[in-house]
Amino acid sequence: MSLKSINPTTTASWELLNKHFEAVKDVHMSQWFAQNNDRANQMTIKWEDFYIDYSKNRITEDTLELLLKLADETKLKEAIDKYFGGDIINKTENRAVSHTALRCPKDKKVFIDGVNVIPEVFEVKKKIKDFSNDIISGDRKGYTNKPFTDIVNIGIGGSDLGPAMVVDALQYYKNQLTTHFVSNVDGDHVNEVIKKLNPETTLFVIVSKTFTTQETLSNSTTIKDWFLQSASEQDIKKHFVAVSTNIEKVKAFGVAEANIFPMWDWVGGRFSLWSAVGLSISLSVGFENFDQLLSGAHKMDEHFKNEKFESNIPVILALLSIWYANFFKCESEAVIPYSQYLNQFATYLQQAIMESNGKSVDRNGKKVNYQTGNIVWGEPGTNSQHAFFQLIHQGTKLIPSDFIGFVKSLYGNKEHQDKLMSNFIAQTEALLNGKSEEEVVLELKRQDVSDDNIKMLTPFKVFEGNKPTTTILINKLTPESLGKLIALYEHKIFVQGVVWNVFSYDQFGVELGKQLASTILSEINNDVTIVKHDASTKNILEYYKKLT
Ligand SMILES: O=P(O)(O)OC[C@H]1O[C@H](O)[C@H](O)[C@@H](O)[C@@H]1O
Repeated sequence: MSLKSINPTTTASWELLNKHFEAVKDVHMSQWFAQNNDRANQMTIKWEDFYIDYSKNRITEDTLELLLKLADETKLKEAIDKYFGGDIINKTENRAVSHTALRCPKDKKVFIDGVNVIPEVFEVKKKIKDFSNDIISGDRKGYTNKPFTDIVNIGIGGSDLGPAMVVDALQYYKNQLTTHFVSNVDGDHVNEVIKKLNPETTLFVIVSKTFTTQETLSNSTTIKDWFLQSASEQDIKKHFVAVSTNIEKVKAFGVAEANIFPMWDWVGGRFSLWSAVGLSISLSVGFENFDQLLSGAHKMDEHFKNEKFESNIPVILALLSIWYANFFKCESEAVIPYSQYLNQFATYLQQAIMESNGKSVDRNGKKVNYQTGNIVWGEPGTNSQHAFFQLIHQGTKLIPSDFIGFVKSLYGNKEHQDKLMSNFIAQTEALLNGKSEEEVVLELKRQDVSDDNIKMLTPFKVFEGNKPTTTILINKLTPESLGKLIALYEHKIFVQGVVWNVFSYDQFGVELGKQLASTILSEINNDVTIVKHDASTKNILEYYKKLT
């Protein structure tokens, strides 16, 4: 059974939200804090090692009530049951969406097409575990009998971003192996990586769900050719492994059958780091840590599945995002992790969020008459404070921001951590309260600035405040807490897709460019007259051909 199609704008709650929006849109949040001493407590969810304070958002209790009503009216509960129940909710590709099954304990059962998939999930997990252990311990060696020193993950999109983000985020937990990622079809990318490698001690992990992706196949071929300059064909089986659903294509490429890690079509590429797509994670931090990542995600799954909506973290964060996107008409959201380890988190989320909900046709195939999708962006604090925070504080755009921080630093350097976290806390305070004209004048007076200058400077130094933020404070960055955090955003995506009535798990929007690129490539490679393009494309193509 697929999901029901309900246009959210036809619900009673949507209409009420529209009216309510008119009443609250200009209210300064600081008023609500002044009126209700308990606001912060009422709008904080404490769950396991997570502390989520969403009180610094442009909402009242009434807003929340209406948003929760919207979730009910768009049948969110039923949709969650279908999601976890292995139903074909990815209707346009005729697939279940069951990446959550990958992080289930062994004794659970998840039926897809009438088959409990947990045993096969655990079979593959065992293969990942044994293989990781053999490589990390040095028991499995390269073609000159040396232990491996380097791992190269060759993949793009979901076969790159998730593993790359997690390996970077968990570098504190890393072993002696150096992990590289090659994704772009830009030959300079693969060559820069090759430069650092010794073929005798490098393991190549080709990751492609479909095994048809141009970038991944080109990079794999280039790497294989480079490898064969020093090794022989029979050495390939020692150095090349692959993760894919397309076993035949992998074999045709020359990877030995024993070196293939299967995955399933019910795992979407951008949600696949929990499968064998995460092999490079397991190789980098060891299987135990990889398993902890999965168990953290499973805890979030259980929370999402069972918690009532008013204290359900992914549900609340998703509804807030809808409030801003559809009523405040915010175009984008920022995710600001106060941890350098989460440097690649926003990049990872861009695919997860924008490829999922960047849709303009509803589940009935009709064009939507409301906004969907979020533009998501961000960089770690404090670096971002010195870069784009000006616009968040004083620009004309309203940018709801998630502030993600960790109470403890991994190296336990309290001096740095206190400085980092004082910024983390101060920024959301500044964004909430701003700085009034009176405060600015007083401050300038204290600095002995002349009255004329005070008059001139004041408008530029006023901060309106009233900028929404959500604080996600986690005890410590561990594989488990990272798993919870990623799963939180995955479920947030799901909720938004349900309410927006779109299919979140296909990605037809990436196809057209691929098709046209293949035509253009043949026009570049063959001496044909270029005719079938608009004038601009034709000119660029001819210019490129002339200069190459
Ligand atoms: O894993 P692959 O089949 O190689 O796909 C890699 C990526 O490419 C596609 O174009 C999709 O947009 C992504 O969702 C996918 O993750």
